[in-house]
Amino acid sequence: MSPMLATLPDVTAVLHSPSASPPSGLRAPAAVGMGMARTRFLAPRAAASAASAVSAKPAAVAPLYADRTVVRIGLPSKGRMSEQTLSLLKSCQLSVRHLNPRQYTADIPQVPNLEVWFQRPKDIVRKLQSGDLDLGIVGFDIVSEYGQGSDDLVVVHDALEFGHCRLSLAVPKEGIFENINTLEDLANMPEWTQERPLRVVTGFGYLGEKFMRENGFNHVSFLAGDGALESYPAMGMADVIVDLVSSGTTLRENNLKEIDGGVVLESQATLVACRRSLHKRNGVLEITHEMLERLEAHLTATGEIMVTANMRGNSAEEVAERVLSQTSLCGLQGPTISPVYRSRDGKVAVEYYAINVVVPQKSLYKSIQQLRSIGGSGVLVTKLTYIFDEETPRWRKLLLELGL
Ligand SMILES: Nc1ncnc2c1ncn2[C@@H]1O[C@H](COP(=O)(O)OP(=O)(O)OP(=O)(O)O)[C@@H](O)[C@H]1O
Ligand SMILES: O=P(O)(O)OC[C@H]1O[C@H](OP(=O)(O)OP(=O)(O)O)[C@H](O)[C@@H]1O
Ligand SMILES: [Mg+2]
Repeated sequence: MSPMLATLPDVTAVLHSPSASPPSGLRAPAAVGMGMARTRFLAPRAAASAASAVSAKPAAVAPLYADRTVVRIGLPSKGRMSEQTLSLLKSCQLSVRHLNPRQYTADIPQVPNLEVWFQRPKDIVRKLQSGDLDLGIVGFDIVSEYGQGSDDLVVVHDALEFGHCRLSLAVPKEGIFENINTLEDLANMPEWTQERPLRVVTGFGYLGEKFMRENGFNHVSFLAGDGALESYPAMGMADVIVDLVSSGTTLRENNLKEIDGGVVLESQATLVACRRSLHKRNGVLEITHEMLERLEAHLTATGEIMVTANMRGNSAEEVAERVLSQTSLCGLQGPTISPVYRSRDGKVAVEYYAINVVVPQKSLYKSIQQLRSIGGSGVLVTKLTYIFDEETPRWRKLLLELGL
């Protein structure tokens, strides 16, 4: 695809654009330097909205926003996020039943009133804003770029633990950039003038422009590109790039480097909702709660394991004292200790106690060493599938954000 030239000879001009208005509701802790512009809700769509147009079972007359009774979630139809999204949902016992890969709709049998729509990530964001989708799973980079800080979008879960990457500014390693190692160095280069601005190629026009503007770049022009951006500087089509980086391999292989202060945004997959749907559409809040609980329970459990061991002792309290003296054995709320009953000379006796303790996976070996050091034996380690807390903090935060 040929790139489109989005000329911005003088970045200060953008300061007056409507997209530079004050902060609003879209918040996620991972955002670095993200501005919050407000985009008003579009009026409810009439009959042939884009989503209805691709329906597997087209209605004679598509329903208005208020008439739709089924809840809709948008999932990425392509790209690396698509498979990982389905696999995360499957791990939460929310398997998506997708009968035909060319069909844009599917369902999740465990949640009867929920319709799945496969869409391009940027369209998920747009349709959440218009109210044609109620929920969506999409990278925070896409939410930020296409949502532009819209108050109509609510990030329900900001860390689904996949699709980790950062939107970052990168410059060539050599030539005039050899000694450029910080954003300040780049901004202070004498080369950039009104006539010869710094040329930035990016697929993230909104975030890219905003970042340059907020970091004091006066002479910048933007080129919109959506693939193989790392080749632009070597081809002489751009000076620097603003693109997604994960391992850094693509940058390295194309002789580019990141610079200090050049990270525009940290991103990973998020669960996003349409604010109006959360307030107004029957069932959306309940489905959001269920999805949030399942996601939290699964994601929390992923980092933890259950360790079980036997220990000789005179009483549960005495064993508990020994266990609690070890820093890695405190568990979620403390260890569970139960007597192990044995029959001895025709009598029931307790010599051993079983200890159950949940520990972070990363401190597994340390926990085993500590258990052994206080007399633990027969250690069993079990993977945990779900940890349901009393109530997830993210749910409380969501209710607060919605004023409920
Ligand atoms: N290298 C990466 N590593 C991890 N996550 C990434 C990487 N690149 C992109 N992502 C995340 O995955 C999302 C989808 O990116 P991906 O490149 O798979 O799809 P796409 O760009 O829509 O597809 P295509 O590149 O085929 O056009 C991005 O919006 C971002 O959140
Ligand atoms: O830091 P790395 O691990 O090397 O990943 C970064 C690359 O991944 C993405 O490209 P993608 O593979 O999606 O190809 P695309 O440019 O065609 O979208 C991104 O646009 C970078 O080019
Ligand atoms: Mg890509």
